[in-house]
Amino acid sequence: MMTTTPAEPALRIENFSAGYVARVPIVNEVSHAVPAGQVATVVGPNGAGKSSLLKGLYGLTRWSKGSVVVAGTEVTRLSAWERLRAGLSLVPQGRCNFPYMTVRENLQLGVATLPRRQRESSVAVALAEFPALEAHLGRMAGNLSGGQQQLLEIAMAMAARPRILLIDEPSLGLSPAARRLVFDKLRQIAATGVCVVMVEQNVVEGLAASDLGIVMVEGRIHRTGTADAIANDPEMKQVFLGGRPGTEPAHAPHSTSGRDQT
Ligand SMILES: Nc1ncnc2c1ncn2[C@@H]1O[C@H](COP(=O)(O)OP(=O)(O)OP(=O)(O)O)[C@@H](O)[C@H]1O
Repeated sequence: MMTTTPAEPALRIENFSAGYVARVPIVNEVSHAVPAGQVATVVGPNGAGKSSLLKGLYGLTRWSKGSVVVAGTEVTRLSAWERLRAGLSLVPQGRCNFPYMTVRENLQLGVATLPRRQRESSVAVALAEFPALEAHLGRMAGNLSGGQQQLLEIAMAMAARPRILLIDEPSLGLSPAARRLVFDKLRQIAATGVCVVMVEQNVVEGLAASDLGIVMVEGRIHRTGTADAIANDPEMKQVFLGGRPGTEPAHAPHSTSGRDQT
């Protein structure tokens, strides 16, 4: 275990490689740091390994090399459960609530890792931070709109009081208004000192809501910088259009993915 120093970022990834089967890393030698209170967005073409990176940070892939350090504590060899307790929380891609349970029951599941005596108060704190959910406490989660479900999933992850929120494609399938709500919420969460690392296909809006941009291509970090610099880099068009820098574009860009819904 490493010790925390004042300069230690919330998340430090060093030379990290991981995949799904032995000797086939999907994420290759990734190194990066994200400070507390910042939003970093991972962008890149389909299949670049963005989701695999998030899963790898959370311990859901097969580790092959390097380390993941959360506020000075190395978590590389910990299970996902132990990483949750160390301060990492993941909102996976797609709907990941329990649709036939009420909003309250979903939130109660979000605090299941906390000591019993803290659970009810943590649900209350989550509701205070997500007032839009309060009116729907008794509704089945599956009956909420797409935007409300995404907020619920973020609330469930935040109820565990993480230092780092990992979130995969939060805007997927949402209407422009719902996307704005979700991105605003992620910014508010970062303003409380949480480090937010998201993967986004909606490059323009994702980067606009971020401090840092991380471009992944073929499992490796291709470029990092301020979100503004990445958003305005003319080379990025080629990365997204063609999948590999230095090659001709292959398909049309898409700033959003999936159907819009509310
Ligand atoms: N569970 C899995 N088992 C084996 N291979 C996987 C698994 N999940 C993803 N992969 C492979 O890992 C590679 C990277 O996929 P990943 O989903 O991480 O990319 P991505 O950048 O998030 O893409 P997208 O934007 O399309 O979601 C792909 O070749 C994919 O087929």
